Amino acid sequence: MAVYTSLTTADVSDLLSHFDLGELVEYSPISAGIENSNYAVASSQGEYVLTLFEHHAPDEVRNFVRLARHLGEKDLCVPSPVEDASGVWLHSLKNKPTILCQRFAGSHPDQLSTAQCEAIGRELAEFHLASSDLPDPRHDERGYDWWQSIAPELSTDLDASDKALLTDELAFQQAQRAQWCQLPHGWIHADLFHDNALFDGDELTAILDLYNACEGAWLYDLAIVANDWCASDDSGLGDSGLDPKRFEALVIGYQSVRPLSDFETGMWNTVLRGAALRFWLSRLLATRIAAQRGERLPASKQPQEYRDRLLWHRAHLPHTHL
Ligand SMILES: Nc1ncnc2c1ncn2[C@@H]1O[C@H](COP(=O)(O)OP(=O)(O)OP(=O)(O)O)[C@@H](O)[C@H]1O
Ligand SMILES: N[C@@H](CCO)C(=O)O
Repeated sequence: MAVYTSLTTADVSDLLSHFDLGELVEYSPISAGIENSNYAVASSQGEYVLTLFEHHAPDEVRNFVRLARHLGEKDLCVPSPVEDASGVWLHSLKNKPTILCQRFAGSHPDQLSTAQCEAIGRELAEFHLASSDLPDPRHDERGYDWWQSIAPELSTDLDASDKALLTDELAFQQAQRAQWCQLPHGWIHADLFHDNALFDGDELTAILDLYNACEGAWLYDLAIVANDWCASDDSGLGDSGLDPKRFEALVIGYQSVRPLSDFETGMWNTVLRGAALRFWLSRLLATRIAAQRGERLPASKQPQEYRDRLLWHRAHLPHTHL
């Protein structure tokens, strides 16, 4: 949907000239993604993705790359920047931090299968364990404190029933907070939607977009994945809940690497609700920002989907049998 910063052939060629990657063959904007500007870049020696960070300062980018390198060393398929001929990977275009990463094969899954859900569950658990020895995870800027602080501002865009829902859910999450903080935690991806993964058939080829990675409860990360990958509304039936088969496959995949404790399974409903609340709020904010620019979020990123999923979780008992 968005490439916010336009680059010319001269901009891309200039950047490429620092690298030992041959000549620029072609480049094209990647429309997927709503946070950064991405370009597919082909050189005479390979295919790359140029990412220009729209909102992150160079130090934040260094922090993401620290995580990506750490995970890459443990054989996870995550994009890590290529170094130029002088060993520099962090560049700047149009005064914005810019990196060039290897382009992974594969495509975003369309009709999600149980096998893909199981694969992403396994990989997420690998992500949690592999990052557990990397110190100083970044603070979650879209975490509990943000929910509480942004809600009054965003609620002016809501009708009375949604306002009441938001107030009630925030009070519920506040009451659950002490328990939530007891959950096993560490680095989390925090945005592992299916448009941030690449597959070749049922084989996972990459996890992308580590640019929200931060400290959080591991179960919360799994809940973020569940709310997107297991959403039943892609059947077109208008149901905003979770598909039990895909949910089961996701949890089986995750538990094959890191079994959940009884305490965690007891927290499922709270955490699924929190994960739905988080993206309801962030999509409300994104809707407001898009409106200020005279734009509209794509149908797949509308806040109502996450409001409805929150309502569904509030009406359904947790999946404690898993
Ligand atoms: N290393 C890569 N290999 C292959 N494709 C990539 C790579 N990096 C990015 N892409 C493509 O670019 C798209 C946008 O990238 P990314 O998700 O990082 O952008 P974003 O603006 O941060 O997105 P979001 O809105 O999800 O936060 C991806 O969905 C993917 O199609
Ligand atoms: N994955 C997010 C957008 C990027 O953070 C969403 O679908 O709302």
